[in-house]
Amino acid sequence: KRVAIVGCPFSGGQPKPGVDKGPIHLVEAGLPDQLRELGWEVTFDGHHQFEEISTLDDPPIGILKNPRQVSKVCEAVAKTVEGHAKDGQLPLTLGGDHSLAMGTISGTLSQYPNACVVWIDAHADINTASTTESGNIHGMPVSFLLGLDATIPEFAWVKPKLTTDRIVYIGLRDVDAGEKRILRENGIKAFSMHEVDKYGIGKVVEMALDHVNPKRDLPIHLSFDVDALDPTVAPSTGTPVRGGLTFREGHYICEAIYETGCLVALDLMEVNPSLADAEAVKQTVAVGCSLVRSALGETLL
Ligand SMILES: N[C@](CCCC[B-](O)(O)O)(CCN1CCC(O)CC1)C(=O)O
Ligand SMILES: [Mn+2]
Ligand SMILES: [Mn+2]
Ligand SMILES: [Mn+2]
Repeated sequence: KRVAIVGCPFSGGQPKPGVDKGPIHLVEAGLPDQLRELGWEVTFDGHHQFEEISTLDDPPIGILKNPRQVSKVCEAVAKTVEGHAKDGQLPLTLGGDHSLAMGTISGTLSQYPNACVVWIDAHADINTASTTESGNIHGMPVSFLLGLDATIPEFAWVKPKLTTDRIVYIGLRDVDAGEKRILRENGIKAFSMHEVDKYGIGKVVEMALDHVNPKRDLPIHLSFDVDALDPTVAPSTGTPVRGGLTFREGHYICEAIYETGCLVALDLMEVNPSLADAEAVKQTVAVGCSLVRSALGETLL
């Protein structure tokens, strides 16, 4: 079992400084050794350096902020993730904001064209250039992956290799009006916190997998935004929304996905160690490390 840690100190998809420091905090909390203890052979060739990209002149396109930076960073991440996957390693991407998933999932789909995506988030991250209200591209990666928005030439490299029947959401509770319409019109399956309350997390995960991976024979890319968790569980993140997943619900999802034996790629996104007091930051980082361990085979018994 080989895992390649891809540290992505990137914050261009959203306005709050600090989320680029997420990877270093997760690594310095000991994540690589924690995974070695689980029996993984871990490669971590340092955090991605994006300097040369962050210097380019990058005026907004419409209201989209840092579009060229986000695009170039994601393109680089896609190549890195694809390379690790080709090499038989499970890419573990540590964010950094969730716009990076445009890169990670593109990379996974290059190697596993039949992969499905399980997206854990308070948000749908599916705004297009015409529906986004913020212009923050971390609220848009899914629309680019599905090819819903071909109006931005800078993102033409994102081949729409993901289809609407191959993504499922768990944890939604802050979906913009435009996104609700997109989800409905495209028949995209989403289990909001309402369904989690109604059916319980066990049934929700089963239904989610039955939808995107009925025979449990497709590779799974798990993209986990820590803001899917309740802010009392993961406080130090850029867009917290109350009424989220409990510590256990978050871990159950990771444990159940690991149990399928289908996991081929994992993202742990949106840990921003500069948005809370030291204790709350430590808690958020520790929860992030714990979720990763659960997704990579740590069990309670
Ligand atoms: N949908 C949001 C949040 C995206 C969060 C991205 B993440 O990766 O963290 O999941 C929210 C926009 N919303 C507009 C109305 C305002 O009142 C509140 C924010 C957006 O900015 O598009
Ligand atoms: Mn997100
Ligand atoms: Mn989110
Ligand atoms: Mn977030």
